[in-house]
Amino acid sequence: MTQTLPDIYLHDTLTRQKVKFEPTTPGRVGMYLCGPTVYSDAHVGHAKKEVAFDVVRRYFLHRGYAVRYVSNITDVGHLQNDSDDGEDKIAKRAALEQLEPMEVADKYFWSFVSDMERLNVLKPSINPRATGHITEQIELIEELIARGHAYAANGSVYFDVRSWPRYGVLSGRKLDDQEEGTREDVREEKRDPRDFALWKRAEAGHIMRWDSPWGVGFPGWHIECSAMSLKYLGEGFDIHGGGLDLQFPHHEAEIAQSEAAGHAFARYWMHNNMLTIGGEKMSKSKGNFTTLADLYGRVDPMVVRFLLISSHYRSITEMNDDAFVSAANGYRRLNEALHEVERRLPDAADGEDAALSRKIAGHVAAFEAAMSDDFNTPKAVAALFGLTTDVNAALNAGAVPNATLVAARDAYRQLGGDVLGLFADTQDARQDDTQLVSALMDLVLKARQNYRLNKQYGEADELRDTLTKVGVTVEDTKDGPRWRR
Ligand SMILES: Nc1ncnc2c1ncn2[C@@H]1O[C@H](COP(=O)(O)OP(=O)(O)OP(=O)(O)O)[C@@H](O)[C@H]1O
Ligand SMILES: [Zn+2]
Repeated sequence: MTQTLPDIYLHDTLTRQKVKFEPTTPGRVGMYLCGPTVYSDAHVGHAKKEVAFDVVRRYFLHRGYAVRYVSNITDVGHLQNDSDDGEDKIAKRAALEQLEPMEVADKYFWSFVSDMERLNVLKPSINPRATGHITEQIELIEELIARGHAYAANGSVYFDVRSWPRYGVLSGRKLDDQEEGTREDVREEKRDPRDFALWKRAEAGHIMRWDSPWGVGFPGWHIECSAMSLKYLGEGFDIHGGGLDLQFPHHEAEIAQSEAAGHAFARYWMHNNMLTIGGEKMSKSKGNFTTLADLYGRVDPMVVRFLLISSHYRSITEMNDDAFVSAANGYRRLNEALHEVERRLPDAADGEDAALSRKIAGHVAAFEAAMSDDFNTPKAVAALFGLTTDVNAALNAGAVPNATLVAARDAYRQLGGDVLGLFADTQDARQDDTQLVSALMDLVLKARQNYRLNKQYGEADELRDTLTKVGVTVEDTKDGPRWRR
């Protein structure tokens, strides 16, 4: 059955409206996501963002697009309180843990990778690091100075916001943002308090430092994302995303410095809302966070994922124990229905239950409509629950014919599995399954050998036929029975 799928619409933060997605290059989507500053363990707030954009990426893949997904790793330049002075977050942690800054970055990068893998988040196509792209950042800063949009002062370089009237276009901020935390000497260097650092002079003792046309220093936090997104996705790339908390100043600065340097920047902006606890944003700085590593000790990572997609990416997700309990129940319901469908499939009679197949197609269409409408995952999940109600009713009523079971299985696997990422097929799970299958097959073949030794050939053949039905072939060799799928 071919069905025409709806156009994809997304909420663009820049134009503040829902717009139809049109790729720069037909059939391809380029996405850039602001990734973590790797100085401590990932918390559930980070997971909300990662899962939100993972689902966006998966939906594009499902719709046949080739997706290049670039998510950076900030390993230098992100200063305390997101301001233009204070200690570098990585360097501060390095001193605390008595590690090299790069050791801190690597430690938390790898723990981030493993936390996200357990959440079934696909790995980025490119995971560029700020420290690996110093040259590109310096080039961009030189271009900004040449065009009169940046100036050097005392070995640091600042973006001149007054030279760029479009500054404020994303956040809509017009007011002077007096940076109260900024030290006097830094304020004096700036022509306008809103000017932000592109390059910072390294004070004595600052470990992470590079040579530049302005002396020894390190890049500001914002410039890395302009340099790396343009490098890997090109002019006027499709989608830039990140958390709502990054809209200002980080994304505002990215737009200003990229456009002022003469580049066409991201065409669509997407922002996820926050994960909260007791109504407050979960954050490292507030200390109200639960790390994923801790959470996984008591909640199945797939239930965490289910909780996160049960609210829209632009809505707030409040985390508490009740939310996990209901997420666990919901997830179990879908999982059990899928597994019952798959359990029944090998023995199902040929044929179709036309009425049920029609209902399944209706739920699939509802799912596609929801996802095409700004990636409305709660509605998409509701469509899977609708599917489950109908499928369970049919399964409870008796046998369901093969073609209809296949349609149900495909709906769960392709929509719940491939798009929402709910039925994890992670490396670990595959590994466990392989070991389990191998142990079970040893038992089955031993039982068959025993039948044969006892001349119970009927039973032995029955075992072999059952295996053939589920796609396992048994061959008797001089070294004993062998099996393959
Ligand atoms: N509570 C949250 N809910 C949703 N997204 C979040 C949350 N906290 C951080 N993020 C997102 O995760 C990404 C990485 O953020 P980053 O590593 O800068 O975290 P952070 O700002 O250092 O965290 P914190 O605010 O806890 O100190 C960003 O896109 C950010 O918007
Ligand atoms: Zn960024």
